[in-house]
Amino acid sequence: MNLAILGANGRMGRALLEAAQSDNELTVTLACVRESSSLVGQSVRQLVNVSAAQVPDFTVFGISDNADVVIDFTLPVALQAHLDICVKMQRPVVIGTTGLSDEQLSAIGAAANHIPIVFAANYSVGVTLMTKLCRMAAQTLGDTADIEIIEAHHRFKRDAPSGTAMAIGEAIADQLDIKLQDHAIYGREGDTGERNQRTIGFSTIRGGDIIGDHTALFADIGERVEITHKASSRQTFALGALRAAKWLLNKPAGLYDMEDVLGLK
Ligand SMILES: NC(=O)C1=CN([C@@H]2O[C@H](COP(=O)(O)OP(=O)(O)OC[C@H]3O[C@@H](n4cnc5c(N)ncnc54)[C@H](OP(=O)(O)O)[C@@H]3O)[C@@H](O)[C@H]2O)C=CC1
Ligand SMILES: O=C(O)C1=N[C@H](C(=O)O)C[C@H](O)C1
Repeated sequence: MNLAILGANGRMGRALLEAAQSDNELTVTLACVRESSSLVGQSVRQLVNVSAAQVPDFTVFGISDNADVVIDFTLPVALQAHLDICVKMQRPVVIGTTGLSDEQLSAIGAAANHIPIVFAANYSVGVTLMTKLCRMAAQTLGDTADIEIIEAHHRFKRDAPSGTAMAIGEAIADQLDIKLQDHAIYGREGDTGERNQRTIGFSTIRGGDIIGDHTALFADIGERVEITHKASSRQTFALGALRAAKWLLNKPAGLYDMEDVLGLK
């Protein structure tokens, strides 16, 4: 299977290039960077330690039609252009970019009428399981416990709260039959008054090289449950995205997530 990796020079792009070379079912045929990048035309080997026999030069997405599936871990600003090319070329796409606006999420939904798309804020198997566990906890404890979601990431991360924290919040809100936007509290300061039990709190930590930690706290009087996931390598996200790419090949147009990929629905 031939893969196009968008944002190939980014942290996730490099993790994907490394992960793909160990998989003999996959060949990266397009390692894409932005049009203005000084890397265009240079060998991927200059930036990433890949030993595979077939290693492409960095290129610009859309120039060559040489991929079965596209993987996009870039920034929200690049999303629409990438979707337009995937729809035009009828290419399935795995999207990992977070920090998307409601309009951008709608654009993914619209593109999924024409091509198959997997979109997940977190491609690790562990976070997919954690999200299901949080639904269970909300069902059992949600009427009386205070719910807080705490996340920590590296100093370079631009969006907050993380896409994963928001997705966990959405899953809990869905389970409680409430709208997250009406119940979310993003940070507290000063005289906040007593906590409203019907809210879901979010706390964000940024520092150093933390790959990605998430905790969902269900705190009641007399006991609390904490569900925590800690990623110790970006390879966990990269391997999940490659698994999603293989799963997506030959699927009909539609919007899928990691629970579909893992057969958990
Ligand atoms: N779903 C998941 O499991 C995971 C999701 N993520 C998300 O993936 C995204 C990328 O993360 P990370 O790799 O750490 O970020 P980086 O900043 O390291 O990489 C971002 C990449 O996007 C490229 N890019 C930015 N703007 C454009 C544009 N307009 N057109 C084309 N390419 C562009 C950058 O190119 P340049 O260098 O030229 O600016 C760079 O290669 C984030 O949204 C992050 O939250 C991260 C990890 C896991
Ligand atoms: O930017 C990151 O690094 C990560 N982003 C994703 C998110 O926003 O949830 C997933 C992971 O936690 C790493």
